Amino acid sequence: MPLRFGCIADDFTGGTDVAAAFRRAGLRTALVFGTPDATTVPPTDCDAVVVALKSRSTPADEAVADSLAAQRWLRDRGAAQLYFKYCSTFDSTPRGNIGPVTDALMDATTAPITLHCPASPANGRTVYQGHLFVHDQLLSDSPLRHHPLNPMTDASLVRLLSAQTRHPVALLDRSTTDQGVEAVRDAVEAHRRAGVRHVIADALTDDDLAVLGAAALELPVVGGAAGLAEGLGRAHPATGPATAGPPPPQGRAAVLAGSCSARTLEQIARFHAAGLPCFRLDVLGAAAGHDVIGSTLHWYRDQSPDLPVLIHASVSVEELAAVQNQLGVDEAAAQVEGMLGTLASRLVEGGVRRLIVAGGETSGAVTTALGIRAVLVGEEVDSGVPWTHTTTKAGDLALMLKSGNFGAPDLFTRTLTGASQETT
Ligand SMILES: Nc1ncnc2c1ncn2[C@@H]1O[C@H](COP(=O)(O)OP(=O)(O)O)[C@@H](O)[C@H]1O
Ligand SMILES: O=C(O)[C@@H](O)C(=O)COP(=O)(O)O
Repeated sequence: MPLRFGCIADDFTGGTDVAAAFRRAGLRTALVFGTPDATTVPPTDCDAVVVALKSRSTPADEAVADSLAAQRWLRDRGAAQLYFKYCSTFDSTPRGNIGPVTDALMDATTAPITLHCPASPANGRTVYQGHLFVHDQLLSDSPLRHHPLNPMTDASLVRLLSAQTRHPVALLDRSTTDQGVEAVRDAVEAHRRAGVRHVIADALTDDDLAVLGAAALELPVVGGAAGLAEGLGRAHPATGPATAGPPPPQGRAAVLAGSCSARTLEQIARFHAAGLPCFRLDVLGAAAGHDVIGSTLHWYRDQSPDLPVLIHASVSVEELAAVQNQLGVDEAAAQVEGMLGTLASRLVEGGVRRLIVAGGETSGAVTTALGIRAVLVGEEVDSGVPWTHTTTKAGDLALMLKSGNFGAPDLFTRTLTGASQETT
């Protein structure tokens, strides 16, 4: 059966988020991690295949090369349309990577024009007059202005994208979307005739995204977050039941967190407040050559196997800045990601069978360290946060890759102790 959607996600948690969106739209969806090659087993009988890369914060030429390799692999599997999934908060620097990757995918598919919309209303991301909001704040006023790798200090998507492409960028505002699918198609066509290559669309609701998705179904390349992917998916008739996940495997449970996002810090605080065992990694100590892995594993062995544990590098904005000032951003990230990757391997070898990873870059590091290449996308626990299922050398593993800002504050405690959902 031909593949309807080939999707390239620029980080691993973005991959799980968009895979959950396609699944919600009723599409059978598989998720592959890392640049696929001839040895990557092509999933069969899927409507959508998501290739999750670690290309959000890499140099633009690397991001382009990896994305083109994924595009060729998806094309060879018959993908009728490409979706480039980037962050709902448009995480990128002026030097990269959303513009260059989209341009390269458009060149490769000879697409004359594309539509972008990073809105994800389920997670409070909306676009109005081309400005990105995070709940009730402009992106540039939100906690994303302190992001450790991609601090977002401008909310104008036209301005942000124009800095990343030499091609014209234009806005399709909500008054057009309000007029329906035909009006959006006509507006995109008018922009194409005027020489525009990138159209940024407003969207406040899932209904707006359904209109945009239906209007964009014939464009070779479309870009945005999980919301527009769901809109596209809903515009395409499903061919079979969405994949159900197997029951969770028995074994210990752990959370590994490298995200310093506000929501992850809240989730960690809830876990701690519930009296569950938490261990904070000493990043400066590790950089100074101390055996932080050894002391963490020593602590872990003293914990009750019946309780989930949480190990985190995550720190407040102020502490993060202090570590980054001392080590540099890249060295600090390398220390954190190296430690969490090694710990993931040791924990899974030691019997952990349910593992939550918090943070996009962190998820990339952990998944790579565990040698996981593909997963089945299962039940969605909170919006954009599904369980995925895979098998490692050590046995079956239920893996949840959580974007830094996703999930309810009680996600870790509720998911791993079976506590009922809090009403907020
Ligand atoms: N204590 C720390 N000191 C320095 N850098 C850190 C620390 N904790 C986490 N980081 C880095 O912050 C970044 C968080 O990014 P990521 O995992 O993508 O989270 P998010 O999904 O919240 O953006 C990672 O590169 C991680 O290595
Ligand atoms: O679109 C989104 O917001 C997420 O899918 C995502 O990509 C978030 O990135 P991280 O917070 O770095 O995980």
